[in-house]
Amino acid sequence: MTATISLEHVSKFYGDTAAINDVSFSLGEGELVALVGHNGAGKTTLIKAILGLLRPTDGKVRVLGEDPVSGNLIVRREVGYLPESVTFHLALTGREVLSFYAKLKRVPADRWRNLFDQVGLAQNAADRTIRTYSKGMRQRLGLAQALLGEPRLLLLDEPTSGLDPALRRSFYDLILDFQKKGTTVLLSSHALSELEERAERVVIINGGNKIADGTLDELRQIACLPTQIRFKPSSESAAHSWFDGPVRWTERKDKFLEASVDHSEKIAVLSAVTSDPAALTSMTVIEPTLDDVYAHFLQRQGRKP
Ligand SMILES: Nc1ncnc2c1ncn2[C@@H]1O[C@H](COP(=O)(O)OP(=O)(O)OP(=O)(O)O)[C@@H](O)[C@H]1O
Repeated sequence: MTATISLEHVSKFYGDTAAINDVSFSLGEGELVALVGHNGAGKTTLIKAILGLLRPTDGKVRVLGEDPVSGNLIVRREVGYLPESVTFHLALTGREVLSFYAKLKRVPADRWRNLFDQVGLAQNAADRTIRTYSKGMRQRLGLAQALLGEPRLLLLDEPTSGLDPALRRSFYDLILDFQKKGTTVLLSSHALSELEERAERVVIINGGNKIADGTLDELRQIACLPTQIRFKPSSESAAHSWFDGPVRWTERKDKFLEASVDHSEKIAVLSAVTSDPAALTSMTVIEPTLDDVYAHFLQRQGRKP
């Protein structure tokens, strides 16, 4: 099956500066992948190469099997793009904006009505000018524009920056609905905690290079970051017996015992701790977060997280 996006050894140089350097990855139908990297890492350049807005210096980009710069431009109608800091003409109404983009994409102009509902914009906002829209409304309109024509590929550059937590949640709910219907989503963001539960896969770039690519669990294993296990024994005598074993337990406040356990030992330690449920009153398992994993890969590259 043709990958929705395929990049093979793609580089883009500006003079001597490599904005992206020998990057390869592909995304299949219905995948939701997070593109993560510091400011200037090369995320926007990658997205522009996928959109066909710039021609790579080297390498091959394919979107739905076509070269986005010189291939069959019909595939552009299958792609939705929400740029970072989306802006629209302030004197236009929401309806005019969506009708304009609908024409560009050759989508029936009346589709805007459904989209207003889908992105949670009140119908009466359709005839108000963008000037009167809040930041959240503008962002929702941006998403509606990206969703015109039910795209097979959605490219979202920092889509939730500046939105409050409730808006962020509804934004992701909508994106996940499209993903379930088979839309491939590539989402660039600095908000790692909100990507953690939503992205199936994470691609980390640094200084234009791809430095990691995998599910969060795969990246945790590659990084060999320990899991924190914390539990409270039900009695003093139960607590003492743990200090004689192979795991280095440390006593924390409120009589909790805590240890950092390697991925390979985690299941065995958890089985031992839970073998007698009456011997514990409480237990917590803390896996490394995407923040921890990201910091690890950056450090490996010699960059401060
Ligand atoms: N048109 C350009 N001319 C020269 N250098 C550029 C150009 N576009 C990008 N760069 C450089 O390429 C590198 C990658 O930039 P890019 O905008 O892709 O990063 P980014 O990861 O999207 O950053 P941010 O998170 O700040 O948006 C940076 O060093 C940037 O200065």
